[in-house]
Amino acid sequence: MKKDITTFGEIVLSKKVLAAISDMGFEEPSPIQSQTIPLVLEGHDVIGQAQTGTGKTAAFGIPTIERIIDGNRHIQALVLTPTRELAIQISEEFTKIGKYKKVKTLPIYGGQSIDRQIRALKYGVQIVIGTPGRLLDHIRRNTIKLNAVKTLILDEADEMLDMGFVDDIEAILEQLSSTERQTLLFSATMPAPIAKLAEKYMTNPKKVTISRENLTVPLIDQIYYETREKLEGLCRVLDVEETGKIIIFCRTKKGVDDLVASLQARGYMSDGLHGDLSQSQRDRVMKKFRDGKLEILVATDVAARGIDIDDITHVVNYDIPQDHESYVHRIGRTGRAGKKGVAITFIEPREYRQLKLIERLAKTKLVRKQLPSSADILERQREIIKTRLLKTLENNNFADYHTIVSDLTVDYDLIDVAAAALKLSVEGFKEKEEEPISKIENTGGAPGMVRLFMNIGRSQKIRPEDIVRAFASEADIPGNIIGVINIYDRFTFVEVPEDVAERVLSVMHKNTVKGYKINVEPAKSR
Ligand SMILES: Nc1ncnc2c1ncn2[C@@H]1O[C@H](COP(=O)(O)OP(=O)(O)OP(=O)(O)O)[C@@H](O)[C@H]1O
Ligand SMILES: [Mg+2]
Repeated sequence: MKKDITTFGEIVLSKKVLAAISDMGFEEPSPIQSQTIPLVLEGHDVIGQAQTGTGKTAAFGIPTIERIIDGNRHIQALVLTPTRELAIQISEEFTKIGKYKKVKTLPIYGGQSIDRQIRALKYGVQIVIGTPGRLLDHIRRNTIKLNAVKTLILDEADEMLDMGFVDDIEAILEQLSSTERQTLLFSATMPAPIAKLAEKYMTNPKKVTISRENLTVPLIDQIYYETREKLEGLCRVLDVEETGKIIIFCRTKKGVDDLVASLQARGYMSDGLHGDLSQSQRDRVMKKFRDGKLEILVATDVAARGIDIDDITHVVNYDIPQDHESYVHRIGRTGRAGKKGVAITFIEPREYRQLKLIERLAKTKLVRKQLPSSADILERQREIIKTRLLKTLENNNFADYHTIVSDLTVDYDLIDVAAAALKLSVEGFKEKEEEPISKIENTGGAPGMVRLFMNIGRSQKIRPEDIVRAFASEADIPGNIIGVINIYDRFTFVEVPEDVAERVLSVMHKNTVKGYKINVEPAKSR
């Protein structure tokens, strides 16, 4: 029997690749890595199944990069992925692994300038990571040569071989030499019919399955709430949970847009990701989310597979996933590389049976919880204030304010002074004119549009059409170019084209439009 591999050093890898792995902070191989890397190095076809976030990318990336021949500028390996974001991410990870070997990798995906890709291809690349559609485009234009490809990898193999992609994959396969080709399939889920189909394209594949017990990661707490008021429920949960980055999944693109608008209107900084956005919008949203400048990403299943972002503490299924595979991949955006995570699923009463089916097929268990009460939310807010206050006390750099406090304690009780100071810092000083910053970039809305937020007093009954008309006439622009207007309980926004945003903003800053009193305010940031 083979001895278990516990270090990367035990695998026959070049110094350059080992050094790159060590730079990436990988100390020891994960189980899927120690079991599949040697097989791939030996040239076998491999079907690798391991839970989400357990390092499948490097499991196929390390040996593939090791096998690239230096100095040979032909495409030697091809990775196919279901989404653009995943192609970019894998390309970045490959670049890191191939850093010292100076392996040339190129992501190829729709929505990016094809000319730029053609130039890069001409220059010579060794590994291409692409989505099937754009790759086929290059094949048809004869701008890509795949005859030197030795290794083909289907990441998210079950998704790639599912109905939607199978014809494209076959068309791409025709370009590759079938006798010399090594084929690798990886995914966290591998339904039996797909595994069967996969074997059609493979030669004596070795199957490696890590943990047959559960498809989901044990480090993820799985919870569900049953409610008819999902939006209200979601906001309550967001208010009490201690969260880092959050991904919320919706079923449809429109569902994503609507939820982003509702969340923004309630002051939660969120943005959307789905297939109808332009590539630059998709890139911008992903970058903001990766960099920690966006707290909540609302997405369709386009973000369900493979996406690896640090510190996603919570995944929320705002709409129940369509099948158990989607459930497994969605919640797998948290609880990665040994970290903990929370997965929250909202269901309406009629969806209970579907939830039970998902539980059974994913071999997992979701714990039912009651939605937080108003008292819970208040309690949580108090905790947050207390923690912040404690931090300020520990930092001990508030001596400048001592004289104010001692002056005030001549006439007032010290506890009252402290409580008033807290109220001031939490709620702000109400009599003061609030700084109007109402220009909020919004990538969740229509392309090229900007959302301008305002605050309309609750008592005023205004019809959205009237506001649009009033703005248009005051700003002297045609009414039909002011896009959507949404009125939520207090926050309202108009969506206007970028180039007239300033003009509309200046009208808003006058604070009255045709007799309506309007305060322009920033959307509350949490
Ligand atoms: N050996 C290792 N040691 C430490 N961290 C690792 C190791 N291998 C991979 N990682 C990190 O673990 C994270 C998850 O890896 P990866 O994205 O490859 O998971 P995956 O199995 O492909 O998940 P998914 O099924 O969601 O696509 C990444 O941030 C990666 O850098
Ligand atoms: Mg992956």
